[in-house]
Amino acid sequence: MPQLALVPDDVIAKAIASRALHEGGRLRRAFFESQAQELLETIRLFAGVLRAGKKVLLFGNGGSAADAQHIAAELVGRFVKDREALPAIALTVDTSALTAIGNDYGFEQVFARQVRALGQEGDLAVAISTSGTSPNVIAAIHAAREKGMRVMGLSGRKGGQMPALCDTCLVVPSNDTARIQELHITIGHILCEVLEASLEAPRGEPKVESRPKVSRSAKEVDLAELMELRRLWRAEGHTVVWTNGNFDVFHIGHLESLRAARKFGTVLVVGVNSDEAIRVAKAAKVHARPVFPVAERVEVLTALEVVDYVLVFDEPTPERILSLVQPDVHCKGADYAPPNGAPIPEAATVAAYGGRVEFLPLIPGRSSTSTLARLLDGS
Ligand SMILES: O=C(CO)[C@@H](O)[C@H](O)[C@H](O)[C@H](O)COP(=O)(O)O
Ligand SMILES: [Zn+2]
Repeated sequence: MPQLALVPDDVIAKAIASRALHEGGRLRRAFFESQAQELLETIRLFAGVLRAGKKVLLFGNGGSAADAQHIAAELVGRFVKDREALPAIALTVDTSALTAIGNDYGFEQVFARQVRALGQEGDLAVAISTSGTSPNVIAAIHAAREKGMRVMGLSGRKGGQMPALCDTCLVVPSNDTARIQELHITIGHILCEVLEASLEAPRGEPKVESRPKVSRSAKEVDLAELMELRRLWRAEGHTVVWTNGNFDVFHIGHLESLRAARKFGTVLVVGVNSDEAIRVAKAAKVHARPVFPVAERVEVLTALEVVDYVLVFDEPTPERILSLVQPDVHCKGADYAPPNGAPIPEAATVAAYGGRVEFLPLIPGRSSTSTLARLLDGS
């Protein structure tokens, strides 16, 4: 190949790679933000069927056929952990059945016929189609319904016919088949991981609870959800970092302190004081606080890549939450460091469960109080 051609090829390659990776990241965030509730419902359905001893039949075309096989393999074999083998069959692998059914009944019947042969009441059909309109996938969903099976859909674009036909249907909001597929297999991996975690759990039900979070960010959790996540993080060997504050009138000092906190571990949980807690704590201050209500402060925090989870809390100090959640590292702003190296009030709580306290550097002149003062005196 002539040397000159390398330059434009490289430019094009970089542009394609950059678009694919950035769009993939954006889509993942958009999906998680918009469909966290549906994802939890899907997880519950998937884990519930397998924990009830029923089986899973998976099907789709092209890349989705590969996804069906991939997910089935994780279940029959294992995803990460050693556990019992789970019953899952990809309906895309038997070339004799596929060619015979296709030849004798038409391609539209390749999955439906197998569903009628193998599916039983209470089993789960996992239908995968990026368009949501492939006739053989739709026919198999109808066949699954006739057999009394549950149906879970993985789709894209606007979902096609699938949302109306499935018990739960996750729709990746994109028109790009490749990006949709990339998210589908991520969802498959999430299902397998949660399932393995729930199989280990002593309780009889899958561990992810469903609660309405319609307008909440998927990163915002309540205390029960946070403790559930903590259990998973512990099993996975994560180092959990906690920091808390008002995060009112957000500024670069806040961002830098969150970045510094995140470096102490692999998961950053940010505690945010409720409006009422701030009102009580700041009652003696000159400026009415908080300036921004908690919903807006949470929205700013959850939009930051560096923040993994946000918990709003009412209590004047985070001690009870620290003792329950037991983060490995509790971070405080350096302005809270007592003189002469004396311990901070929460130090004993953190030490009691084996955690440690770290102080976060401050940026001189960057605080909400000084910012408000400058605004008011016009300096
Ligand atoms: O993998 C890809 C494209 O990335 C293709 O093989 C793609 O899966 C095929 O065109 C499928 O036939 C598309 O079907 P569907 O996702 O709309 O049901
Ligand atoms: Zn593909």
